[in-house]
Amino acid sequence: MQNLILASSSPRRKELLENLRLTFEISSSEVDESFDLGLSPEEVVMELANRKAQVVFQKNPQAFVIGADTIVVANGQILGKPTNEADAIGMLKMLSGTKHDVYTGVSILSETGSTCFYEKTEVWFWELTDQDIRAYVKSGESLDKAGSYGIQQLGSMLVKKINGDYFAVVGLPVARTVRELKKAGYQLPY
Ligand SMILES: Cc1cn([C@H]2C[C@H](O)[C@@H](COP(=O)(O)OP(=O)(O)OP(=O)(O)O)O2)c(=O)[nH]c1=O
Repeated sequence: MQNLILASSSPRRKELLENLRLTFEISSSEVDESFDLGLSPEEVVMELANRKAQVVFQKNPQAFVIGADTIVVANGQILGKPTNEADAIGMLKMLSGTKHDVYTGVSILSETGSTCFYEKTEVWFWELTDQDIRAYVKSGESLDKAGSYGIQQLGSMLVKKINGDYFAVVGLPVARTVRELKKAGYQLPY
């Protein structure tokens, strides 16, 4: 019996993987999410995804382990999760009325094959007033999300259009993940 583990504490990633009707466990451990400033955004998300997956794979070497990481890049600046409400307001001001890129890296580790990839999605925001931004941050949605917004809930009101995989913005590019799992030797139930 193949064992699949999602190495994540993100409720969004859990929900996205559940949509695929796969049987899996959740296991997450604290990992150091600091990174070398010389790395490109794609290198950062793949490195962090891999770090998250490695911690769980070391304890479960027979399993297929998925780790993921999401960041936002605006004006060449990498935005992770905000440290507080003021930080969130600053990030949303930066994203207002303009385009940014969301990078999600995924690492799949297993005995039969390991792989790491990323998806880049372009996201355009409407012009936001200070009042829009303050109200959004007050909703509480910002604090645990890269770039201080979640496209899937109230944050959907901020978004004008996207180019790329919507699910990668939410935290896991599901279609590509399932294809890569299959390539790594995981037997899908369908
Ligand atoms: C841009 C964006 C990010 N996010 C979330 C996805 C990720 O959960 C989070 C980015 O932080 P991550 O460090 O990628 O993930 P995490 O700390 O939530 O979970 P873990 O490391 O245990 O897997 O931001 C959204 O939910 N919606 C969005 O539109």
